[in-house]
Amino acid sequence: MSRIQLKSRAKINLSLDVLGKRSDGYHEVEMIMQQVNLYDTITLVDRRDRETIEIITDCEYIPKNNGNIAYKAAALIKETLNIPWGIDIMIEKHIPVAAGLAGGSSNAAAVLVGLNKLWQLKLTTEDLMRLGVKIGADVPFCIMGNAAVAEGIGEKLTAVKGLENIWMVLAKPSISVSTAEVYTQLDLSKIEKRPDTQKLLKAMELGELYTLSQNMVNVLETVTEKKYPIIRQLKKKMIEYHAVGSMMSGSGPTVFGIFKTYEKAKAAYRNLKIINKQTYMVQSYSKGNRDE
Ligand SMILES: C[C@@](CO)(OP(=O)(O)O)[C@H](O)COP(=O)(O)OP(=O)(O)OC[C@H]1O[C@@H](n2ccc(N)nc2=O)[C@H](O)[C@@H]1O
Ligand SMILES: Nc1ncnc2c1ncn2[C@@H]1O[C@H](COP(=O)(O)OP(=O)(O)O)[C@@H](O)[C@H]1O
Repeated sequence: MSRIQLKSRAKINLSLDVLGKRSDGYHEVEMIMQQVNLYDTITLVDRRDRETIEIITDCEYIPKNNGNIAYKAAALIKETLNIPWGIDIMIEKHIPVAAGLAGGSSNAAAVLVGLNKLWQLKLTTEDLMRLGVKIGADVPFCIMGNAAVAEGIGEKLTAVKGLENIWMVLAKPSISVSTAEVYTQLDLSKIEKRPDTQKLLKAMELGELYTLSQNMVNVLETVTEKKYPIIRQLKKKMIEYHAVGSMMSGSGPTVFGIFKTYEKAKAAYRNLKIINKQTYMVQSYSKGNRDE
């Protein structure tokens, strides 16, 4: 095998709670993560004629050097296992960048999973997840896929029954948000509303979309929404267009809406696309292997 192609899926946070700050600057979280079928395509080409890692992409918003998180993933594998071979990493970007959708983390996860196969390294999923967290807090979830409760800094994962093929609309306003800044600006003493994770999980388990949608809470909204009123406006629009619930994903700024039917999602998508260019209609993804 000289090349492999993988789907690198985005995630949304159905809930996000921050429990405390650690001495290394990271925050303890409790969040429900769900993959969606908006994905980048990652193609890895084995290059044994040289040692270097090359990033090939037509996306102007991501680095093409060692600043690219996909590059970091390949470098970590090469360094950890002392591998002399080179690799071409082609990234076809569809997930908006710096959006709260873990596009970068998902690319890194795909590279770890892909290189394990391409170079027949025989690392277990747990091995890959342990490597992944060294690159980013969301990378282990992107390796595991589907839906999970994430604790610790996001790396302690428990698989849960995810939402299957639920229609959603994602709207990314044309602003970029720094995850580090959002966490830094969060005042833990001022959080008024926190998610009830158990209640949300029960709703997911029973397929009670209304209960789930009405009880979603993301404590990082307090920071990002205050700075960018467009987030509140997009949430309001989602509800006006008949979403059963709407919330910001991760550190933002992407807002997602959950819909009961394809038709309702489609109508909302059409209307939102007029006022917000980066609008996507997606389905939740909760089955199968990440590279199928
Ligand atoms: C907020 C979330 C929710 O899923 O997602 P995004 O909005 O980035 O998609 C994650 O917690 C983001 O995970 P990820 O984007 O992988 O974070 P990293 O690259 O490891 O960290 C970027 C910065 O965010 C802060 N950070 C991140 C995770 C965490 N649990 N506590 C933190 O304080 C740290 O300041 C860190 O330097
Ligand atoms: N392969 C990559 N895909 C996306 N962003 C990347 C990548 N490599 C590096 N980055 C940088 O990482 C930052 C966060 O990107 P991203 O992972 O899309 O955001 P988020 O964590 O909010 O979902 C951006 O500033 C981007 O330039």
